[in-house]
Parts: sequence; structure tokens; C-alpha cells
Amino acid sequence: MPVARILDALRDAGQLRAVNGALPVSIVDLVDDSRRVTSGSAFLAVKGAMQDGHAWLPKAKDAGATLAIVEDEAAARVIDMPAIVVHDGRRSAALAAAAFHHWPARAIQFTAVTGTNGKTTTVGLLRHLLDVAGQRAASIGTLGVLIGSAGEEMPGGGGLTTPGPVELQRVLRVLADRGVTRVAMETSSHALHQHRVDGVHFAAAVFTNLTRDHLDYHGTMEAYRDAKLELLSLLAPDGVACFNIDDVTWQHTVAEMDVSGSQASAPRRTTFSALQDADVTAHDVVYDATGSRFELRVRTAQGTTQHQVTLPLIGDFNVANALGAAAGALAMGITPQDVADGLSQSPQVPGRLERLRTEPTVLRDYAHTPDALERALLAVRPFTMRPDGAPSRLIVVFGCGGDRDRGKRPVMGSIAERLADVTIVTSDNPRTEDPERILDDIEAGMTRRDHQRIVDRRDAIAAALRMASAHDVVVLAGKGHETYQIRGTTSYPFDERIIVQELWDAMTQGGDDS
Ligand SMILES: CC(=O)N[C@H]1[C@@H](OP(=O)(O)OP(=O)(O)OC[C@H]2O[C@@H](n3ccc(=O)[nH]c3=O)[C@H](O)[C@@H]2O)O[C@H](CO)[C@@H](O)[C@@H]1O[C@H](C)C(=O)N[C@@H](C)C(=O)N[C@H](CCC(=O)O)C(=O)O
Ligand SMILES: Nc1ncnc2c1ncn2[C@@H]1O[C@H](COP(=O)(O)OP(=O)(O)OP(=O)(O)O)[C@@H](O)[C@H]1O
Ligand SMILES: N[C@H](CCC[C@H](N)C(=O)O)C(=O)O
Ligand SMILES: [Mg+2]
Repeated sequence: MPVARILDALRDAGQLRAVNGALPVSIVDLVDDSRRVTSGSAFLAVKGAMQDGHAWLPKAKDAGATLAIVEDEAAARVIDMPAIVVHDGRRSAALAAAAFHHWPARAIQFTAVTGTNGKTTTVGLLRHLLDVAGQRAASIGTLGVLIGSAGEEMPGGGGLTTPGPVELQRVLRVLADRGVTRVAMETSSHALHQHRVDGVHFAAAVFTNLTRDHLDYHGTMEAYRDAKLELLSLLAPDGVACFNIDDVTWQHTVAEMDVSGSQASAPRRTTFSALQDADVTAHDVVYDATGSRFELRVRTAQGTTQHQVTLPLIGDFNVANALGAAAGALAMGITPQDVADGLSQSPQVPGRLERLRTEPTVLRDYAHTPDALERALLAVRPFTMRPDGAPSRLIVVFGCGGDRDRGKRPVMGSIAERLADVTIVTSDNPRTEDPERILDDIEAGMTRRDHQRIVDRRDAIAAALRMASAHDVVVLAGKGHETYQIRGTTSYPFDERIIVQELWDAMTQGGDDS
């Protein structure tokens, strides 16, 4: 790939500061991690959240890198490495990667989904809606890269909700080459703050909700919100911002935009709501143990239309996610009737209130924030019932991830004991923290003292299964689709679908392996 193409892209974006030494005419690869350098590649040194990539320049050179892209001119000069010097390493990473992969985003129309919860579910619904409307669609997010309504898995994404800038452009190139023309993408606050998606212009951006998470990284809720709102600057000129106005933050944002609405800079926008007047709304919602039924109303300049939806996803929050997906799909030109029909045939989203077995009902769910845990437990409560109508029990097994926002732990402890009949506090992904201390943090928010504390998550699940009677509901919260548990810096196999099956077999076949 000619280096001139990268130089042009950086110059056009105002990022090029200087060129040092004799640059190679072409490079074979472009990477932002010295561990991925191969002979003849370019190494992008990024000043990261944890460390400064410039420190890895000598290693990159030893591994065969022939070009450095740096912010810090001296770091390359001192090891005599040809360098392109840029103003902002992070912004330049996304642009250089886009140029290296020959601007794959130009062949694709994008919808972004951001918010604390509901992103994975919403991009899954969008992928399905766009695909059944006849457009080859993919989604990128926590579940990886999935293509088509059935969600064919494609390797890539690097295990992040939003891939890093270099990986993202690589993935987009593969998708474009495979004929994908529509992509629904989770855009995390980390990604927006770190400019991972710069260079992608979104035809629609869906804002789901904003509740507590990631304060370890952003510091305050205001900074977290502002990171999410960075998405507005990535909207295409005629792009549409779709806001959930049942969320107080986004309601305020829309109100502020309405005040400044005459300004040319205000983006086009639509609103969605399950509770109040908006452009896309749900009426007469009826919930049951398999999903919900509602009337979808779509208001446009031409008037309002009504469409019946039978949504096969459990819980009121999934009605909100369906409305967000509907708003995004409508902004992408899908007709309201196709949206309603598509929602009624939605595939399940792995690990989101996913039923692993019945009698007792065991659900695994990805609730790892206070709001998600509350919404998930409230959604399940109506279905805890014996055949004679007497209540049965809601048993929750949950923990909190290590090396993540500590402040959410006691809040989640308090929510669990308020909303579940039995709470078993256990580990999520402890990462490099002491698992017992994480449990201490959770318990600090609990006052009832009648919960169980079982640090080993497999043992905790076994205890829940042992105590559950046929009509009880067990919710395994926090790990959802994950098939591993991170202890220290190692990922160990941990698939709750398999674990529940194994434990159940052991219990019912006489042996108890817990
Ligand atoms: C805090 C954070 O967000 N870190 C992410 C970020 O790293 P960074 O750019 O800040 O880099 P860094 O770790 O400080 O290192 C600086 C530079 O040195 C380089 N390096 C580092 C070591 C080495 O040996 N050689 C080397 O070249 C790194 O590749 C990097 O370019 O960008 C990298 C990709 O470009 C990510 O891999 C990395 O994810 C870490 C592993 C992570 O755990 N991230 C989580 C918190 C995250 O991003 N989560 C969000 C949101 C989740 C959600 O709400 O859904 C996500 O999008 O997944
Ligand atoms: N709209 C919503 N509001 C509140 N909670 C939700 C919503 N949608 C889903 N949830 C809950 O949050 C969990 C995570 O949902 P989902 O994976 O769709 O969100 P996400 O934003 O992609 O999460 P992550 O930030 O981890 O990628 C679900 O398992 C469910 O418990
Ligand atoms: N995207 C989220 C996922 C959290 C999943 C949960 N199982 C945990 O490990 O805390 C994060 O990286 O914070
Ligand atoms: Mg997600």
C-alpha cells in the first residue's frame, strides 16, 4: 500500500505536522500494537489510557517496522526511524487505517447505537430489520461481527464492544468485500472518547439511555454523557439522531436542541418513547413470559401510521430497544410496515434474558450495571408464579467485574436484595482485583443480611439450582453470552449454558458435582 495515500489522508484532515527521514514508498501492514508488527509494516504510536505507545517504538523497529506514525517526533528520531509526525495520534490512527484499507466505510451506510444499556440488543434488531428489508447487513459490537439476520459470525472486533481504530477499518474492509452495504454498530463511550470510529459517518445514531457505568474511566456522569454526545459530530450531513426521550438525559438534550433548533448546526432528529408522545411510540403494550405485543405508531410529516408488533423478546426494556431499532431503521429508509413485520420475527439475542432451561426457569442475562439489573429483575418478576397463582421465588446470582467502576457495586447489591427473593452474591470477572474485596463492596450496599455469599461462581450457580423448586425463576446476571471468566489476566472457559446443563445433569442423575 503506497505511503503517499496515508500522507494525503492525514494532510487533508489537517493532522500532518512533519515528515522525518526517507519514508518507504509502501508498507505491507499498519498496526497500533508493537506485538502485531511484521516486517515492512508501519507502527502507529498512540498515547493511550494506560501507557504511551511511543515507548514501544524500539520493539516495533526490531520486529521489522519500516515506518512510524508518531505525535512525539523525538521518540522516532532517537532510534533513527523514518516517521510521519502528526498532531493527534488517536485521530490519525483512525484516518491512517481508513486510508490503508482503502476507505471501506464509503461503500457502507452506518447506524450507530450508543447508551449505557441496550446497545447489543438494538444493533441485533437493526441488523435483522435491515437484512429482511433486502439490504445485506452486519452488526459490530459486544457479540463480535455478525452478518445477516441469522447472525453468521465473522472473526474480528478484538473482544471489544467497539473495535480499536485499526481493527475496525480492517473489519469494514472485509465486510465491504463480502458485499455488506449496511452496518449497525455499537459505539461505546470509550470508543467515542478515543476516536476509534473517526472517519465513519453515520446515517442514523440511536441514543438508548444513560445510567451509571464506566465512571472509573470518565470520572463523572457529565463527562460520560459528553463522550456519548460526541457521536453527533460523526453524523453524516443528512444523518438523523434518534433519542429515547424516556431517558431524562436524552430528553434534556432534545429540549436543548429544540431551543437552538434554528441553528444550521442542529442535527436532524427523531424521538422514540414507550411512555409519552414522540415520533416513534408503542401503545397498548401487553407483556407475557415470551415477549410483548404492542401497536407501533410512526409519526411523519405525512401523518401517523399504526402497525401491530408481536415482539419475541422479554421485558419492557426490550420494547424500548425495539423502538430505538425502529427509529434507526426508519431513518435508514425502511418502511414502517416492514419495521413492524421485522420486529415480530426478531431472533433472540444471546445472553439477554435468554432461557437456558425450564422447571425451574433459568435465565442468563448481561445485566452488569445497576439500571440493567433493576430492569431485568423487574421484567422477570411477573412470571414468578405457581400454577395455582401463588407466588414463587425469584433467585438472582450476580457479581461485579473487577477493574471496573467500584461505585456501582453497592448499588447493585441493594437492588438485588430489594427485587429478588433470594440473592447469591458471587464473582463476575474479577480480573486483577481480589474477588473477596469485590464481594465486600457489593455487600456494603446490602442491609438485609439474608443473602448468600459464594465467591466461586460455579458453586453459586449450583446452590441456586439446588434451592430452586420447579416454579422458581433463577436469573444468572452479569455474564450473559460470555464463555469465559477472567481471573487475574487469564481467561478461563466459563459458559453458563454448559455449566447449568452439567450441574443439572449431575443433580438429577444422583451425583452432585458442585
Ligand atoms: C481503557 C481502554 O479503553 N483501553 C483500550 C484502548 O487502549 P489505549 O489506546 O488507551 O491503549 P493503552 O493500553 O494505554 O496502550 C497504548 C498503546 O500502546 C500499545 N502497546 C501496548 C503494549 C505493547 O506491548 N505494545 C504496544 O504497542 C497499545 O496497542 C496502544 O496503542 O484502545 C485499545 C484498542 O485500540 C483497546 O484494546 C483498549 O481496551 C482495553 C483492553 C479495555 O479493557 N477496554 C475496555 C474498558 C473498553 O474499551 N470497553 C468499551 C466499552 C464497554 C461497553 O460499555 O460496552 C468497549 O468498547 O469495549
Ligand atoms: N434499554 C435497556 N434499558 C435498561 N436495561 C437494558 C436495556 N436493554 C437491555 N438491558 C439490560 O442490560 C443488559 C445488557 O444489554 P445489552 O447487551 O443490549 O446492552 P449493551 O449496551 O450492549 O451493554 P454493553 O455496554 O455491555 O455492551 C441486558 O442483559 C439487560 O439486562
Ligand atoms: N463492556 C463491559 C462489559 C462488562 C461485563 C461484565 N461481565 C464484567 O466483566 O464486568 C465492560 O467492559 O465494562
Ligand atoms: Mg454491548
